[in-house]
This record gives sequence, C-alpha cells and structure tokens, in this order.
Amino acid sequence: MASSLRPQPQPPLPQPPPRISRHSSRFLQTPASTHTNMKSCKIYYRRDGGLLSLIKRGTVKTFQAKNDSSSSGGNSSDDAKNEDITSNDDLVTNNTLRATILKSKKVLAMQQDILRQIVERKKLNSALMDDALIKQQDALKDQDGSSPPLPVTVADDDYSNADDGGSGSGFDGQSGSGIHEKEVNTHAMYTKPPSAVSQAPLPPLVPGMYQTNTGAQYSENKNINTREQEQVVVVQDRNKQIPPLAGENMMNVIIVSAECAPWSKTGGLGDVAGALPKALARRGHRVMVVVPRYARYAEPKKIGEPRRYMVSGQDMEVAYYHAYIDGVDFVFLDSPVFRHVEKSIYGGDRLEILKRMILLCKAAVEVPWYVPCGGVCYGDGNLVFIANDWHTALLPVYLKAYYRDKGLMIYARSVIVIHNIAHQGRGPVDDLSLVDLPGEYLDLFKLYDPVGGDHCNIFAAGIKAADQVLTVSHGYAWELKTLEGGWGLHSIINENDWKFQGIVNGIDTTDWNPKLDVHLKSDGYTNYSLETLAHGKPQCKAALQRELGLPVNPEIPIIGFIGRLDHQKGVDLIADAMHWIVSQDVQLIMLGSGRPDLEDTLRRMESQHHNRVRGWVGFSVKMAHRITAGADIILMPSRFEPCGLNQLYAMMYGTVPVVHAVGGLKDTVQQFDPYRDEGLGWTFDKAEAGRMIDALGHCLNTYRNYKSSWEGLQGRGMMQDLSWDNAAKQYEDVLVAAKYQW
Ligand SMILES: Nc1ncnc2c1ncn2[C@@H]1O[C@H](COP(=O)(O)OP(=O)(O)O[C@H]2O[C@H](CO)[C@@H](O)[C@H](O)[C@H]2O)[C@@H](O)[C@H]1O
Repeated sequence: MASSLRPQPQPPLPQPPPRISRHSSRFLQTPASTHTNMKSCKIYYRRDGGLLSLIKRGTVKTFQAKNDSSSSGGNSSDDAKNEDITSNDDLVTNNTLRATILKSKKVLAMQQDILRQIVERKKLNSALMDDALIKQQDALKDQDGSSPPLPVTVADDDYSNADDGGSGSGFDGQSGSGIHEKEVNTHAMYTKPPSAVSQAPLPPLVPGMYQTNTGAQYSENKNINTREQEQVVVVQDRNKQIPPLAGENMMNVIIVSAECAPWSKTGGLGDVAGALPKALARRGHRVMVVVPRYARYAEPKKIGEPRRYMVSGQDMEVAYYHAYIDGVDFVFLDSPVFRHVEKSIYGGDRLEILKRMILLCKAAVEVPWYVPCGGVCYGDGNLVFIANDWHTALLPVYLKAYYRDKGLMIYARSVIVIHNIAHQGRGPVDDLSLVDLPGEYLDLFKLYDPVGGDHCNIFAAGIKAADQVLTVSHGYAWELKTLEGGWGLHSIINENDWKFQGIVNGIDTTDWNPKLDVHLKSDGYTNYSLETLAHGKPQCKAALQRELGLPVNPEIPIIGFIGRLDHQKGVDLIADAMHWIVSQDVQLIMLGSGRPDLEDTLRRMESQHHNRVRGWVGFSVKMAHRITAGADIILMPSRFEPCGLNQLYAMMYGTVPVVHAVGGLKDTVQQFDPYRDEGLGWTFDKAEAGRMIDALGHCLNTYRNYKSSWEGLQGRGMMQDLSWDNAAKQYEDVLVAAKYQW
C-alpha cells in the first residue's frame, strides 16, 4: 500500500470561530475600494462611529468626523467643536473629503441598520424559542409526567427550509413515522444566517445557542481543486457562548450508506447511518448522509440539478432530494435503479446490485460539489467521507482514481467502516470491467481465493484505498485479523493494521428509550424508566403476551430473539435447543426475516409449541420495540457479531442479554458475577446449543430465585450511557487522523 502516515502536511487547521458582536472590528472597517473617488484611500472608523484617519498614497491625514448621531451613533460634543480638518490641498480637496465623509456616513448607517436587524431577529428568535421549548416540555410532560431534556437544536430565524416538514415514512411502512414527525417539528429548522451557511446543533442540554459552520463552498467555474477558506461562525444567543465540542477539529463529514433508518433499514447498518451523523453534528461538525431514494419519502424535497453518470456503458441520471433533520443534511439519490428495489433494497442479481452500488458511489463523491444543502455546497475542503460496508467501498477508490490523481479533491479523505465482513461484493474477475477504473487500480480488487480462485473483491479494494479503516467493536477488530474471522480478507486487514481500529457502536437514545418509545404508547403498553420499571415493564410484558395470544402470566419469563435470519445469527442453535426451552415453563418470541429455510424454522417452532412459542416472520420495527420492552431476556446466539445492537437496546429496556461471547457482544455484555453482584448478563463461549442452554439455565435460575440480583442486572443495564456521543468523539479522532494523512 503506497499510503503512509506523514507528519501533517498542509491542510491548515480551521480558524477559531470569529464572533459576531456589536463591537466586532469587522463592522468598523470599510475597505476604500467600496467607495467611488476613493480608489487608493482607506477609511477607518472609531468604535463609536467617528472617522479616525484617511490614508492616501502614504500620507496620513488625521481628522474627526462631524458629530452626527443619526449616522454614526456618536454623541460627543467635542466632535462638533473639532470639525476643522487638517487639510492638504495638494493631495485632497475639501470637496473630495466631504464626498468621502458623506459616503462613509451612508455606509455606517447601513451597517448600523444591519446591526439593528440582527438584534431584532435575535429577540424574535428568543421569543419563538421560548415558546417552542414550553410547548415541547408541555407535550413531553403530558407523555410521561416528567420534565423532558432540552432540545439539542433550536431554530434561529425565519429562514426555515420548506424541505423540512411533514411526517416520516419508514421503509417498512411504519418505522419512525411518529418519531420523525416530532423531530422535524421540534428540531429541524434549517437556519440560513446572513452569510448563507449551514447550521449544526450544539451539544445537548445547552439551551439558547446555536452555531453555524461553513464548509468550503464549491464554485462551478473556478478552483474546484483548491482548498477554500473554511469559515466557522459562532453566533451568540442570549449572550451565552459555548464552543462546539469538536473545537478546532470541526469538519465537513459525508456518510455514504446503502440504507439509513428510518427511511430504509434491513438491519444494524441502517440504524448506524441514521444515528451516528446526529451525534457528529451535535459535536459541531457539518454532517451529511448520502443514501439512495428507494421510495417517495415524505420529508426530502428536490434540490440541485440532476447529473448523469455512466455505469457499465449506461447513461444514468441522478436527481437529489434533501431534508435537514436534527442538524444533519440527509441527501437522497434518486434514480430508477433505486426505486425499482423499494421492496428489497439488496434484491436483484449480483450484477444489478453491483451497478447500483457503482452509481451510488460515483454520484456520492460529487455530492459535496453539486448539492447546495441549505444554499451552500459542502465543497471538498476539510472533507471526510465515511463509507460503510462493501456497498460503498468503491467510494475511496473513485476518490483517488477520478479526483486526487487528477489534482481534484486533494484535501478530501475517506474512512471505511466494516459492519460485516461476510458480505464483500465478490464476483468473477470480469466484474472489473464494470467498475470503470484505470488499469493501475484494478490490482486493488484482485484476490485469490482457495475455493473460487482469482476473483474481484470490492471490499478489499475499499479497505486498501481508504485513508482509515474502522470496525464496530474492539472484539471484532481483533477477530477480523484472524483466519476464521477475516473471511478471506484477514491478510489485507493485517497489512493495513496501521490505519485500522474498532469503535463500539452507540445507540439512538431517543428512538430506543423506554421512556419515550412511540411504540409503547398504545395497545396496553406503556413508557417506563428505571424509576417506574417495577410497574412499567410488567405492563409491557402483559401487553406483549396479549398481543401475541400467549397466556398472560407475569411469572413466566419471556425470552426474545430479534434479527436477520441467517447463519450469522445462530437461529439454528435455538432450534436445536427447542426441546429444552419448552420444558422450562418459559415463553419464546422470535422476530425475523431472511433465509427462507430459517423462516420456515420459525413457523414450525410456533406451530409445534403454540402455547409457548411465537415465530413472527417479517420485518416490523414496532414489534422489535415491543419485544425489547416486554421480554425479560434477549437471546443472541450469533456465530459472529461485529457489534450487535439488540443487546444494547435490550439493556436500555431492563431486558437481560444472554449472548455468545463474540465480537461486539463480548465487548458489551459483561458476564454476571453473583458474588460481586456485577455484570450485565450471561455469556457462553461457544456457538453450541449445549453452551447456550447452560447460560440460559443460570439466567432463568436467577430470574426465578434471586429477584434482587435480577433487579441489579436490570438497573446496571439501564444506567449505562450507551449513546452515540462517546463513539462520535472516537470517530472524530479517526476523522482527524485521516485529515492529516497524506
Ligand atoms: N425482523 C425484524 N424486524 C424489525 N427489526 C429488525 C428485524 N431484524 C432485525 N431488526 C433490527 O435490525 C437491527 C439489527 O441490528 P444488528 O446490529 O443486530 O444486526 P445486523 O447484523 O443487521 O448489523 C450489522 O451491522 C451492525 C451495525 O454496525 C452491527 O451491530 C452488527 O453486528 C452487524 O452484523 C436492529 O435494530 C433490529 O431491531
């Protein structure tokens, strides 16, 4: 690999944010070039508006402007007395000076008018914000009777973008619709301050403040390859100023993903693409998500001009849709090839899928140039792309081959995140003709496989070309370097170890919060928290039993399973342990979709043990939330699990995980120790039914016979900070490392 870490070569650090203030010097200086007759003069004003000096051709003439409270705001009577101006007729005539003074006064008056407007706008904004806060607090109080957290983003002025509005529509027709509507209405006002820059939200719990963050702006006609000056403007509200958490590391970040919740989600990748960006935006970065538009979503509105890309000899048009939500620009790429797979976003044959991903990557790289989010394109300075899984692994390659090698986007960097190495975009060597790259790049894709021989591997190329490589837990980072865990890519990962690390995923603590969960507001379910766990959780359990037609009995422990049905998730281990499970006076509720044979397994288990087992085949976000709340135990016998989100969600809901100690499950579920009363759940160290039964046995024993230990497990799980905020800080360090990598 040619890349190596060199000492921070050139991109200058972003400047500390200049402050806009009534007394800022930027309002006091007027360049002479703005005045006719004053081509070679500069005029400086006193802070109170008086004229201080006039400089022409090296001759300094000092004088005081006539006091004029209407234009300068000054009121010193001395100014009036000292009207006489030391003149030099050889250089400047009195007439010229008078004209100059008059024009200067006009400029001053304009500046003061702008200042007055800013002050008025701030007042208006404060009033609106107070009103919005009160309404939101009232609404949340109505929901759970407690005071809500303050919103992370507030609207500043009247530049709200018409793009943001309406209710959300989830990919499965139900995900996120309620939540989304609330988010849009309370947080998602696109603010366009006078300099037409975009806005990022502040860290949570900081009321009354917002900041604006200008990414470099792309100009269609000039200098697309020069790093433009980055401006960061922090606008003060209510006289408070707190710098963004990212400080001088603030960047333009573009996350590119094949799915993004709540619009499109088949698994954990969608959750991450929906939540991580918001956490990065909370730190002060300008953040965009680029994702295909698989359906007509409610929020995004058309933006920019369509562009055309060649994919496998086909000329494809891409149009752009945009929504600004919770401080993040969500940009959707519209093309018939995406719309045709609305029902199954990874559907179609291998070549069709590959062509869609090529289009996604080719278009995504240029989004920062052509999509004017909030009126201003991101530009390519101070920019890092985050590609996710093999679907977007071509992006780091295109960035280098099409742009950096040609002196374009030379300061843009790419990071690739491995969510699941089991899917790599493998195909015959012939696929290389599709990816449309110069010969010297094709070697990146070539891989020898003992089974398939020479083949084309998209993920391999992305890992090699990216500036940094991440995966979603420390445990999985370790496993990926092993023969068993690397799925043929372990040697490539080992070779790139210098730029590789694991960061454990966070969770969206608004969507997955038993206190706020929108799916627990009806059908007998209820919202609950650690304080109301003793009543709230049993109520959800009873509602779940009722909804699924199981005997309603608080004493019978419910074991839940939620996940994609494939080899990874170990559903067959549950099937193998069925005889033991049904002998335990438990209820088992499974939700999943995927491999048809495993879907049949779920159906069969339900029909054979109808009084104890439910096997819900399908994709239902609502049921996933309800099972997480109503179950006592979440079972995850995954053979491998890069991070796993369901165990994190479960712990937030006081549901105790029993997991195979692998990858991220090992990182996040600490084995219960009854002697020290420590730990978060049960782990087993081999993906075998017998080991799983042992762990489940201990778990059920504790549930039935050691209530206080059980409550301790629930409490410790619920009290963890599993939010994305910690992970976002670690991502930021990686983005910075990429930025200064050459
Ligand atoms: N039938 C169904 N109905 C409704 N919801 C369903 C569902 N099946 C799954 N889900 C939901 O999809 C998500 C699955 O997330 P996971 O992290 O467990 O798995 P996944 O293997 O897809 O993700 C990969 O990427 C993520 C993110 O990095 C890693 O955590 C993980 O280990 C890796 O395998 C959860 O939100 C879950 O509730």
